[in-house]
Amino acid sequence: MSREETILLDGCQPWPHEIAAFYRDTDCWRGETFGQILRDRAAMYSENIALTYGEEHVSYKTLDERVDQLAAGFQRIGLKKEDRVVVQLPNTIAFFEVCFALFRLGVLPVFSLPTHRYSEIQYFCAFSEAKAYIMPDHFNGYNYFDMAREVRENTPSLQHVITLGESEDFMKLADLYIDDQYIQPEVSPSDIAFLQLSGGSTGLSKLIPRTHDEYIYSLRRSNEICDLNEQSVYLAVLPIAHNYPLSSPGVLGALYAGARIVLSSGPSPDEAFPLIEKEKVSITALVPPLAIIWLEAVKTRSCDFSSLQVIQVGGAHFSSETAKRIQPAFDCKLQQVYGMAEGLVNYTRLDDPDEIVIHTQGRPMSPYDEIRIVDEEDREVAQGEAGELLTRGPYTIRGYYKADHHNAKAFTSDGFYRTGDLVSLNEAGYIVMEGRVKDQINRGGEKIAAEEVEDHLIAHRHVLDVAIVSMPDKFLGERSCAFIIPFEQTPSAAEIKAFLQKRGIATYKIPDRIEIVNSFPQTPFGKVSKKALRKMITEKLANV
Ligand SMILES: O=C(O)c1cccc(O)c1O
Repeated sequence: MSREETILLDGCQPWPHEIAAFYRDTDCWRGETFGQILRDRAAMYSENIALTYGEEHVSYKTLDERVDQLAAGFQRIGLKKEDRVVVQLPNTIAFFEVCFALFRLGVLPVFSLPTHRYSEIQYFCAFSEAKAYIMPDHFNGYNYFDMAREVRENTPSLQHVITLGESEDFMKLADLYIDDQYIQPEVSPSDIAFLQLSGGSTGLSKLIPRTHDEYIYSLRRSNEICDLNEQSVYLAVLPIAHNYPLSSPGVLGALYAGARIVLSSGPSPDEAFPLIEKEKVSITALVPPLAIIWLEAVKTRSCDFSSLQVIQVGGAHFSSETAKRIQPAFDCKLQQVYGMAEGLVNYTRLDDPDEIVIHTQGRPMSPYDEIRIVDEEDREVAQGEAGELLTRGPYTIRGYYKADHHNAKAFTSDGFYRTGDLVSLNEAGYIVMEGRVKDQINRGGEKIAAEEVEDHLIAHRHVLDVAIVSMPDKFLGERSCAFIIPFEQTPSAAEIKAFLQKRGIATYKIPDRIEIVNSFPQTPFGKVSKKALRKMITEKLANV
């Protein structure tokens, strides 16, 4: 038996000892922690601005101090090392204060997105046995209070519900900043720093444990590749709890570099374009549908984009037709980013020729990333052929949190993660996205696990059976289509959508289209053929 690293948190797959030693020897893992990094940056960059949100500017030094105040408050209410806290915050300064205060206490944020609703939040709280849940009061027209009350009632582990806003029912985040000493526990670089969410394919999102050591390595490498440094200004328009704007290099990469982060509460050109001009933004990250919106908007706006050096596009397949338009429209570089919250991130390089940047999804960021492209029997395919991407490396997890059964399928016996993505490699070793083998819909970067939504729909009394597949869409790349075999009565699309809304699932997961059928096409093994269903809907759409 190989010796293993001691990781304290139950339910996490430890790194094999020899492999951890190798990543340390190769200087991938440098023994840093998030709590300490902010301390160091505050010493180095002191009065430099770390965060800008509207008219508010927070220096590195102030951020560091506010984090300590909040850590003291969190400790006072009883949060301690290895506790879990579900954090559902939009792009705000509080997001950073909360995360770093938790990091300093060794408490693990569980990152959820502002669009998540009761079904997701209650599950994250229950599954992680969270002690606290931190949420906005309202955001994008949604009031979180009713949901939070229901979550609190149904989740025995939850001791505190904390809100950004004003409320009599809940603890106010603002009251937790206290000028007090607190006892800083020993937080080790090999400890789990937080739990990130998977896009998922079977059932509800899996939780992804990431250690300080490996995540910080991914930030450092990302910064080198994206040329992020203390002069950079990173504009965050996507929800920053998502792995891509969080870490590729994202807001955490920006803090690591001593750069400035400009927060936009939304991604629309109306909000983002004036910020680019005013704050002299040098780099930002988009998903493909947003890139299309920005390309349209830029035609009619006269904004000064001269500070902009790089636009990253990732999260879903980016068509080369659209990719071509970025550089001429914004007079800056395009960088394609193909990554996953489980680890591996691929980038096109800033000095790559147009041909590569427009037609590929980049190559692994680390020389220590290992990739294999395999057929259904796990045999490596010939160069240039499509197969499933398997990967392991210095920042790719070895297992999901508390998921032994699923882990046995999602990882090979020698520790490769099965990405579920179908890719090929070009001669230069760059990845080209070809499709997907996992049962997931990628709706403009928002990943939907078909099974999760099917499980909700099957609960409808007029649904006998259901299968959800992707259908092509010019704007989002893919949308979701639910094929339903009705029971007794045929439910209308509006009824189905209202039903799902009421069950409290995130709106992006609600099927865009409902197709009523008498039976499903089957594979030779008698399973539902989703391939045939995708073909059916694709052809139907093409004929309209
Ligand atoms: O999850 C993703 O889609 C993703 C995309 C780009 C970069 C990342 O880090 C990601 O996690």
